[in-house]
Amino acid sequence: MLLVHAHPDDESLWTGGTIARYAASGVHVTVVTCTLGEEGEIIPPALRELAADAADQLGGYRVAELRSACAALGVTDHRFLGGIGRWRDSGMAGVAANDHPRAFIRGSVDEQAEELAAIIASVKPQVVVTYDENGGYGHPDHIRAHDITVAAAGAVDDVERVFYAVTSRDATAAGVAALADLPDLPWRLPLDGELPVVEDSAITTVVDVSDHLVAKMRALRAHSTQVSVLPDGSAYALSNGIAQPVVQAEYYVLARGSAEGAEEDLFGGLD
Ligand SMILES: CC(=O)N[C@H]1[C@@H](O[C@@H]2[C@H](O)[C@H](O)[C@@H](O)[C@H](O)[C@H]2O)O[C@H](CO)[C@@H](O)[C@@H]1O
Ligand SMILES: [Zn+2]
Repeated sequence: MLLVHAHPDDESLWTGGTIARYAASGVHVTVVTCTLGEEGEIIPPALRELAADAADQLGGYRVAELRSACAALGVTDHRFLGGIGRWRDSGMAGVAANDHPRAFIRGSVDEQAEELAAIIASVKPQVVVTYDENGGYGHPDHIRAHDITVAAAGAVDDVERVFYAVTSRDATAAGVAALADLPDLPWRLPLDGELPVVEDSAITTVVDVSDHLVAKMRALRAHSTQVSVLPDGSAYALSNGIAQPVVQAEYYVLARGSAEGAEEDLFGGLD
């Protein structure tokens, strides 16, 4: 399988349990990351001077975080799209970094899709995973990752399935309700509708990752500039300080390929 993610941390946040599960079962997992995450906010105060508006060294630092996260998940094949540093984190929609000359979203969609198609043609994955057309939550780099993945996977016949990683409304609601019972939660609870979710009726594939949450939490802890994790691994928060639940499954929408056998396994029903 090959997964296309926008920033270092997304592979663990969106698909960390899935990666750990399939890597542990012997599947060859390739993770492609499109930027170095240079424009990220920084949680640990001691690292704040690495930020883009200071030393501008966060990208290099997040490369090391990503290497550690990949080790925790069992990923041995990681690629940066276009080579390390080729495209820069564009920042959230509307910020000045969107106009940086190397911003991912300012790059050529065709060039980026060709770069990705070359990796897909070389790796020959049966299954490709990325975000939905809204990038999961509207981040411009995530939307661009979706766009180039759909284009690149469409250009390579060997790809049997394309999935979008999504978050389940029902699982998120149940998880947030459980967070409300946790004592001394160091973050605020999300407001209704604040976390990006999709209706469960749209979800085609539910991958049970309950046996791989230790690896997923280890990977999230590796991304310490971006993610804080409770000591017991029951919740985490990004730099926005909004508590997010750790759920027992990861959710996907089949965008292309046979749905037969795909209810609980990205490879279900495939040879
Ligand atoms: C999960 C993800 O895609 N993170 C991105 C995102 O980071 C968020 C952003 O800084 C937002 O302003 C914060 O409120 C939120 O807490 C962050 O997770 O965008 C960053 C800039 O493009 C990117 O580096 C980070 O990986
Ligand atoms: Zn991201």
